[in-house]
Amino acid sequence: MRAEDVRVFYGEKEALKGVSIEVHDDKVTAFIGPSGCGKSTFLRCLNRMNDTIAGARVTGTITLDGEDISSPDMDVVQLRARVGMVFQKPNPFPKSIFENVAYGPRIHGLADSKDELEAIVEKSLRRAGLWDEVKDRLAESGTALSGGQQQRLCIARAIAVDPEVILMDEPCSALDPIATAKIEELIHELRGRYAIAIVTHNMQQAARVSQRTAFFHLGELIEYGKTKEIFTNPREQRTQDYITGRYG
Ligand SMILES: Nc1ncnc2c1ncn2[C@@H]1O[C@H](COP(=O)(O)OP(=O)(O)OP(=O)(O)O)[C@@H](O)[C@H]1O
Repeated sequence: MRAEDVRVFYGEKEALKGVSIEVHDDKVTAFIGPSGCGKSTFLRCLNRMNDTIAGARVTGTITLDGEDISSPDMDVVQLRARVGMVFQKPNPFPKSIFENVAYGPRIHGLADSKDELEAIVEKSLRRAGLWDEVKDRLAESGTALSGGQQQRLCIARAIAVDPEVILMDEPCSALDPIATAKIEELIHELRGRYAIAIVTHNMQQAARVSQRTAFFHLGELIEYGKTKEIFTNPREQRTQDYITGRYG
């Protein structure tokens, strides 16, 4: 995906000030920066989630495989399947584990038979590292799982519709260290198959899971580059100050 001069206004306030960036197909990109700098706002641009916020206005161009995602030809439901999202707080539907994963493929017509649907559900749960834990309880409610399992269920739900990109907005901030480690491991396994963009407050996490890091400050993209370089040899003083804990 590529963003060119993306600006977001909430009413009169310009929250994002002309961001241009490329999210690479085979990489994990981390968005870091102090609270309120616009990381989540930018992430939401990538699958047009800001459309759902009253008073939010987005300008600039974002393309997915060269297609303008704001074009009238772009079906937003389809876009959000191609660019899936995982939120801070796990939000499974109040339905069975099976239904949580089957719902998307069913509404998008991805399975021609019950067997095919079951195969998609199994594959998605396997990829999300959850199959072994839930295979004997697929009819139980998704909300009865632990927080970490619920988050992996949400990842399975995103995977089930065969996305190209997965957006994660602080996916571990509601989880304990063990559940967090599992999600980080999962991100490693999913890399290469999907482009992943992750917002995180946790710089160690950004360093562990990503190959590219974008540092935002006060609505601007200050620096974007290889994670190793951003953390060891940043070009900008503001990046240096942030990663050394001087603010944020
Ligand atoms: N729905 C909204 N309406 C009005 N202003 C908003 C809205 N969402 C975000 N903002 C403002 O836009 C700016 C960027 O917010 P955003 O949540 O994108 O930052 P962030 O870097 O993700 O912060 P955090 O790490 O705290 O989640 C902030 O000043 C915030 O107050």
